[in-house]
Amino acid sequence: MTHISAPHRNRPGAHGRGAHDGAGDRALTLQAQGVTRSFGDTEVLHGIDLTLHRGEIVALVGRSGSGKSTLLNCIAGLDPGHGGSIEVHGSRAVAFQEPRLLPWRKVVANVSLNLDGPDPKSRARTALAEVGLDHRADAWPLTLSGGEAQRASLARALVRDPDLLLLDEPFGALDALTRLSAHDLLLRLWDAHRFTALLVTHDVEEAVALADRILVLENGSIAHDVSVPLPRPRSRAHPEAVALRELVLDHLGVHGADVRPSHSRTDRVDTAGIGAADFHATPARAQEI
Ligand SMILES: Nc1ncnc2c1ncn2[C@@H]1O[C@H](COP(=O)(O)OP(=O)(O)OP(=O)(O)O)[C@@H](O)[C@H]1O
Repeated sequence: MTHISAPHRNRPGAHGRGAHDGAGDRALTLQAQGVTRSFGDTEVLHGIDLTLHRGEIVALVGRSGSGKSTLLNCIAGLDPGHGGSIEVHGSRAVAFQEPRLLPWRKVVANVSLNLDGPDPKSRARTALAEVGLDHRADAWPLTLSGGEAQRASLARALVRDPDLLLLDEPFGALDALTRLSAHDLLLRLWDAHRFTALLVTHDVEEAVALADRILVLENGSIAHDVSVPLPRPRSRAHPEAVALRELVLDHLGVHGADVRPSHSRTDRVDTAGIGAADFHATPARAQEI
């Protein structure tokens, strides 16, 4: 595995929960060790080790069939058939590409479904307000637009105040403009709640725009761990963002890179030392895999 390191920013969490890994004072949200998963005779995950620190946003990319959803389901506790150990410090919630709202319940009832604690409906309304959907609380799910339904799904995850938010291509079905607004929304919510997020995505640009780290899954193993040490808000056109995108695309085996440092290539992108003049940019390359 290639690990590309960068200084970690220490984010105080919104909550006082969590274990510590002894490396500085960074609380852990997830420790997974030697995670395996087989379907029949086929091993899909080959002993994954993964540590997520509190408040990190980590993107998981990989070619179709590399095992991203399988790993996310194992971490979500939705697939008990895995080997190895998965320790989550705190609570977790999941949002999928399909919002999975029950059509026979109003939006607010979907968000408050199976919610423990006092006054679930009013907490659900607060969560809907956070995603800008309070005015649709009493609507039926089938009357929502795709973007609204996805925001309702985010509200349903958020209302549980998760320490770990697991997102399986949550923006994959949205049009480009709605997807950009959804990115902004996710970052606003993260800023307010400081949950840890693991985001499965096919969109490398999305990964660079949102994540602190990008993990590249290759045939059931984490082959690369790329730090994204760019301050937020991020410009997608910034040369450093472009360089990281290209690096990840290369790791994914998407050939024909047309944007790369003019100096010899290494696995490290030293974003502090790279300027626009170091790149020959042609913005013609597909960002999705
Ligand atoms: N329940 C299952 N039974 C049998 N095989 C499965 C099952 N779930 C997943 N697989 C197989 O495991 C492999 C990994 O699937 P997974 O859905 O995790 O990949 P992925 O990286 O998320 O793919 P995609 O990007 O296309 O969504 C695939 O070959 C898939 O066919």
